[in-house]
Amino acid sequence: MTFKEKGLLIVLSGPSGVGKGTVCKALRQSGTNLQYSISVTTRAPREGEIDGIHYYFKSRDEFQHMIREKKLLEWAEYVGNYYGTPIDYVRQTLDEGKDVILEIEVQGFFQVKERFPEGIFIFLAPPSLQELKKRITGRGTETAELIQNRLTVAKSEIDLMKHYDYVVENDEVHAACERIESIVTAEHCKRERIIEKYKKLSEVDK
Ligand SMILES: Nc1ncnc2c1ncn2[C@@H]1O[C@H](COP(=O)(O)OP(=O)(O)OP(=O)(O)O)[C@@H](O)[C@H]1O
Ligand SMILES: Nc1nc2c(ncn2[C@@H]2O[C@H](COP(=O)(O)O)[C@@H](O)[C@H]2O)c(=O)[nH]1
Repeated sequence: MTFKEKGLLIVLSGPSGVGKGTVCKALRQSGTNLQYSISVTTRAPREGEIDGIHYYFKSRDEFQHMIREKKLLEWAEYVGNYYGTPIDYVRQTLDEGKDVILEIEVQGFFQVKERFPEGIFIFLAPPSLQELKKRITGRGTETAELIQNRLTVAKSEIDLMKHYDYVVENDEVHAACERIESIVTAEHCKRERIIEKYKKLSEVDK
Protein backbone atom coordinates (compact mmCIF):
# COMPACT_ATOMS: atom_id res chain seq x y z
CA MET A 1 0.00 0.00 0.00
CA THR A 2 1.32 3.44 -0.87
CA PHE A 3 1.67 6.47 1.39
CA LYS A 4 -1.14 8.16 -0.52
CA GLU A 5 -3.69 5.46 0.14
CA LYS A 6 -3.39 5.56 3.94
CA GLY A 7 -5.67 7.71 6.08
CA LEU A 8 -4.46 10.43 8.42
CA LEU A 9 -4.09 9.78 12.13
CA ILE A 10 -5.41 12.74 14.10
CA VAL A 11 -4.78 12.99 17.83
CA LEU A 12 -7.00 15.31 19.84
CA SER A 13 -5.94 15.82 23.42
CA GLY A 14 -6.26 18.35 26.14
CA PRO A 15 -7.26 18.56 29.78
CA SER A 16 -10.23 16.74 31.22
CA GLY A 17 -13.39 18.80 30.81
CA VAL A 18 -12.11 21.02 28.00
CA GLY A 19 -14.70 19.51 25.67
CA LYS A 20 -12.90 16.84 23.61
CA GLY A 21 -15.86 14.47 23.72
CA THR A 22 -18.32 17.25 22.94
CA VAL A 23 -16.27 18.46 19.98
CA CYS A 24 -15.79 14.91 18.64
CA LYS A 25 -19.54 14.29 18.88
CA ALA A 26 -20.24 17.53 17.02
CA LEU A 27 -17.68 16.62 14.34
CA ARG A 28 -19.42 13.28 13.90
CA GLN A 29 -22.84 14.93 13.66
CA SER A 30 -21.58 17.42 11.10
CA GLY A 31 -20.87 14.49 8.79
CA THR A 32 -17.07 14.82 8.86
CA ASN A 33 -15.36 11.81 7.38
CA LEU A 34 -13.43 10.83 10.51
CA GLN A 35 -13.45 7.41 12.14
CA TYR A 36 -13.47 7.43 15.94
CA SER A 37 -11.28 5.02 17.82
CA ILE A 38 -12.97 3.56 20.90
CA SER A 39 -10.60 3.39 23.85
CA VAL A 40 -10.24 0.74 26.52
CA THR A 41 -10.48 1.80 30.15
CA THR A 42 -10.58 0.37 33.64
CA ARG A 43 -12.71 3.27 34.89
CA ALA A 44 -16.29 2.44 35.85
CA PRO A 45 -18.93 3.43 33.29
CA ARG A 46 -20.72 6.72 33.95
CA GLU A 47 -24.48 6.81 33.81
CA GLY A 48 -25.55 6.32 30.19
CA GLU A 49 -22.16 5.06 28.98
CA ILE A 50 -22.35 1.86 26.95
CA ASP A 51 -19.63 -0.77 26.58
CA GLY A 52 -18.35 -0.80 22.99
CA ILE A 53 -19.76 2.65 22.22
CA HIS A 54 -18.21 5.06 24.69
CA TYR A 55 -15.40 2.78 25.85
CA TYR A 56 -14.51 -0.89 26.12
CA PHE A 57 -14.73 -1.29 29.90
CA LYS A 58 -12.18 -3.80 31.23
CA SER A 59 -10.79 -5.01 34.54
CA ARG A 60 -7.22 -4.08 35.47
CA ASP A 61 -6.14 -7.69 34.77
CA GLU A 62 -7.70 -7.59 31.32
CA PHE A 63 -6.05 -4.26 30.59
CA GLN A 64 -2.64 -5.48 31.74
CA HIS A 65 -3.08 -8.54 29.52
CA MET A 66 -3.70 -6.22 26.55
CA ILE A 67 -0.48 -4.33 27.38
CA ARG A 68 1.49 -7.59 27.51
CA GLU A 69 -0.03 -8.80 24.25
CA LYS A 70 0.90 -5.46 22.60
CA LYS A 71 -2.72 -4.79 21.69
CA LEU A 72 -2.46 -1.08 22.48
CA LEU A 73 -0.99 1.70 20.35
CA GLU A 74 -0.54 3.72 23.55
CA TRP A 75 -1.76 3.58 27.10
CA ALA A 76 -1.59 5.64 30.27
CA GLU A 77 -2.57 5.58 33.91
CA TYR A 78 -4.61 8.70 34.50
CA VAL A 79 -5.99 9.66 37.95
CA GLY A 80 -6.07 6.03 39.12
CA ASN A 81 -7.38 4.31 35.98
CA TYR A 82 -5.87 2.85 32.82
CA TYR A 83 -6.81 4.16 29.39
CA GLY A 84 -5.54 2.88 26.03
CA THR A 85 -6.06 2.80 22.27
CA PRO A 86 -6.58 -0.60 20.61
CA ILE A 87 -3.98 -0.81 17.84
CA ASP A 88 -5.76 -3.18 15.44
CA TYR A 89 -8.66 -0.82 14.73
CA VAL A 90 -6.31 2.10 14.08
CA ARG A 91 -4.03 0.12 11.74
CA GLN A 92 -6.86 -1.45 9.81
CA THR A 93 -8.80 1.80 9.36
CA LEU A 94 -5.74 3.77 8.23
CA ASP A 95 -4.89 0.97 5.80
CA GLU A 96 -8.39 1.31 4.35
CA GLY A 97 -7.52 4.94 3.56
CA LYS A 98 -9.80 6.42 6.22
CA ASP A 99 -8.81 9.15 8.68
CA VAL A 100 -8.89 8.15 12.35
CA ILE A 101 -9.24 10.48 15.34
CA LEU A 102 -8.03 9.56 18.83
CA GLU A 103 -9.33 11.40 21.88
CA ILE A 104 -6.59 10.86 24.47
CA GLU A 105 -4.74 12.52 27.31
CA VAL A 106 -1.22 13.95 27.14
CA GLN A 107 0.95 10.94 28.16
CA GLY A 108 -0.72 8.95 25.37
CA PHE A 109 -0.03 11.78 22.92
CA PHE A 110 3.73 11.53 23.56
CA GLN A 111 3.66 7.79 22.88
CA VAL A 112 1.74 8.18 19.62
CA LYS A 113 4.06 11.00 18.52
CA GLU A 114 7.03 8.69 19.10
CA ARG A 115 5.51 5.70 17.31
CA PHE A 116 3.66 7.59 14.60
CA PRO A 117 5.39 10.95 13.95
CA GLU A 118 3.41 11.52 10.72
CA GLY A 119 0.26 11.91 12.85
CA ILE A 120 -1.46 15.29 13.28
CA PHE A 121 -1.43 16.43 16.87
CA ILE A 122 -4.04 18.90 18.09
CA PHE A 123 -4.29 20.27 21.61
CA LEU A 124 -7.76 21.47 22.57
CA ALA A 125 -7.34 24.37 24.99
CA PRO A 126 -9.84 25.95 27.36
CA PRO A 127 -10.51 29.71 27.17
CA SER A 128 -9.30 29.91 30.81
CA LEU A 129 -8.69 27.73 33.87
CA GLN A 130 -11.85 29.14 35.48
CA GLU A 131 -13.90 28.07 32.46
CA LEU A 132 -12.27 24.61 32.58
CA LYS A 133 -13.23 24.25 36.23
CA LYS A 134 -16.76 25.42 35.46
CA ARG A 135 -17.11 22.85 32.64
CA ILE A 136 -15.75 19.86 34.54
CA THR A 137 -17.80 20.73 37.62
CA GLY A 138 -20.90 21.44 35.54
CA ARG A 139 -20.68 18.03 33.87
CA GLY A 140 -21.43 16.53 37.27
CA THR A 141 -19.78 13.16 36.65
CA GLU A 142 -16.94 13.27 39.21
CA THR A 143 -16.72 13.81 42.95
CA ALA A 144 -15.19 17.05 44.24
CA GLU A 145 -11.98 15.15 45.06
CA LEU A 146 -11.68 13.68 41.56
CA ILE A 147 -12.41 17.06 39.98
CA GLN A 148 -9.57 18.53 42.02
CA ASN A 149 -7.21 15.71 40.93
CA ARG A 150 -8.14 16.22 37.29
CA LEU A 151 -7.62 19.98 37.55
CA THR A 152 -4.19 19.48 39.10
CA VAL A 153 -3.22 17.23 36.16
CA ALA A 154 -4.79 19.76 33.76
CA LYS A 155 -2.35 22.48 34.80
CA SER A 156 0.67 20.34 33.89
CA GLU A 157 -1.01 19.21 30.67
CA ILE A 158 -1.57 22.82 29.58
CA ASP A 159 2.17 23.45 30.06
CA LEU A 160 2.84 20.77 27.42
CA MET A 161 0.69 22.21 24.63
CA LYS A 162 3.80 23.54 22.87
CA HIS A 163 4.67 19.99 21.82
CA TYR A 164 1.59 19.74 19.58
CA ASP A 165 1.32 20.74 15.91
CA TYR A 166 -1.79 22.81 16.54
CA VAL A 167 -3.59 24.42 19.46
CA VAL A 168 -7.32 24.94 19.03
CA GLU A 169 -9.23 26.94 21.60
CA ASN A 170 -12.60 25.46 22.48
CA ASP A 171 -14.37 28.73 23.17
CA GLU A 172 -17.42 27.66 21.23
CA VAL A 173 -18.08 24.11 20.00
CA HIS A 174 -19.07 24.95 16.43
CA ALA A 175 -16.06 27.26 15.97
CA ALA A 176 -13.67 24.64 17.41
CA CYS A 177 -15.06 22.01 15.01
CA GLU A 178 -14.57 24.33 12.04
CA ARG A 179 -10.95 24.94 13.05
CA ILE A 180 -10.30 21.20 13.34
CA GLU A 181 -11.96 20.52 9.98
CA SER A 182 -9.77 23.22 8.38
CA ILE A 183 -6.63 21.64 9.85
CA VAL A 184 -7.57 18.21 8.47
CA THR A 185 -8.33 19.68 5.02
CA ALA A 186 -5.03 21.58 4.99
CA GLU A 187 -3.10 18.45 6.02
CA HIS A 188 -4.71 16.49 3.16
CA CYS A 189 -3.70 19.23 0.70
CA LYS A 190 -0.17 19.23 2.09
CA ARG A 191 0.10 15.49 1.64
CA GLU A 192 -1.27 15.68 -1.90
CA ARG A 193 1.35 18.30 -2.79
CA ILE A 194 4.16 16.12 -1.42
CA ILE A 195 2.91 13.12 -3.37
CA GLU A 196 2.63 15.17 -6.58
CA LYS A 197 6.16 16.48 -6.08
CA TYR A 198 7.59 12.96 -5.75
CA LYS A 199 5.55 11.73 -8.71
CA LYS A 200 7.10 14.47 -10.87
CA LEU A 201 10.59 13.70 -9.56
CA SER A 202 10.20 10.01 -10.38
CA GLU A 203 8.99 10.91 -13.91
CA VAL A 204 12.15 13.01 -14.44
CA ASP A 205 14.26 10.03 -13.37
CA LYS A 206 12.66 7.71 -15.99
N1 LIG B 1 -17.26 25.18 23.97
C1 LIG B 1 -17.93 24.86 25.08
N2 LIG B 1 -18.59 25.82 25.77
C2 LIG B 1 -19.25 25.51 26.91
N3 LIG B 1 -19.32 24.27 27.45
C3 LIG B 1 -18.68 23.28 26.80
C4 LIG B 1 -17.95 23.52 25.59
N4 LIG B 1 -17.41 22.34 25.20
C5 LIG B 1 -17.78 21.42 26.11
N5 LIG B 1 -18.55 21.97 27.07
C6 LIG B 1 -19.12 21.32 28.26
O1 LIG B 1 -18.03 20.99 29.12
C7 LIG B 1 -18.26 19.74 29.79
C8 LIG B 1 -17.07 18.82 29.54
O2 LIG B 1 -17.07 18.46 28.16
P1 LIG B 1 -16.54 17.02 27.69
O3 LIG B 1 -17.12 15.95 28.53
O4 LIG B 1 -16.77 16.96 26.23
O5 LIG B 1 -14.99 17.20 28.02
P2 LIG B 1 -13.77 16.19 27.77
O6 LIG B 1 -12.60 17.00 27.40
O7 LIG B 1 -14.19 15.13 26.80
O8 LIG B 1 -13.60 15.58 29.20
P3 LIG B 1 -12.87 14.21 29.64
O9 LIG B 1 -11.47 14.32 29.15
O10 LIG B 1 -12.96 14.25 31.12
O11 LIG B 1 -13.60 13.07 29.05
C9 LIG B 1 -19.58 19.20 29.26
O12 LIG B 1 -20.59 19.48 30.20
C10 LIG B 1 -19.80 19.97 27.96
O13 LIG B 1 -21.17 20.14 27.66
N1 LIG C 1 -3.92 7.95 26.88
C1 LIG C 1 -5.23 7.78 26.69
N2 LIG C 1 -6.11 8.64 27.24
C2 LIG C 1 -7.41 8.44 27.01
C3 LIG C 1 -7.88 7.39 26.22
N3 LIG C 1 -9.23 7.44 26.18
C4 LIG C 1 -9.58 8.51 26.91
N4 LIG C 1 -8.49 9.11 27.41
C5 LIG C 1 -8.40 10.33 28.23
O1 LIG C 1 -8.50 10.01 29.59
C6 LIG C 1 -8.97 11.15 30.29
C7 LIG C 1 -10.12 10.78 31.20
O2 LIG C 1 -11.21 10.32 30.44
P1 LIG C 1 -12.67 10.17 31.14
O3 LIG C 1 -13.53 9.53 30.07
O4 LIG C 1 -12.49 9.34 32.36
O5 LIG C 1 -13.11 11.56 31.47
C8 LIG C 1 -9.42 12.16 29.23
O6 LIG C 1 -8.40 13.14 29.08
C9 LIG C 1 -9.53 11.31 28.00
O7 LIG C 1 -9.31 12.03 26.79
C10 LIG C 1 -6.91 6.51 25.65
O8 LIG C 1 -7.22 5.56 24.92
N5 LIG C 1 -5.62 6.74 25.91
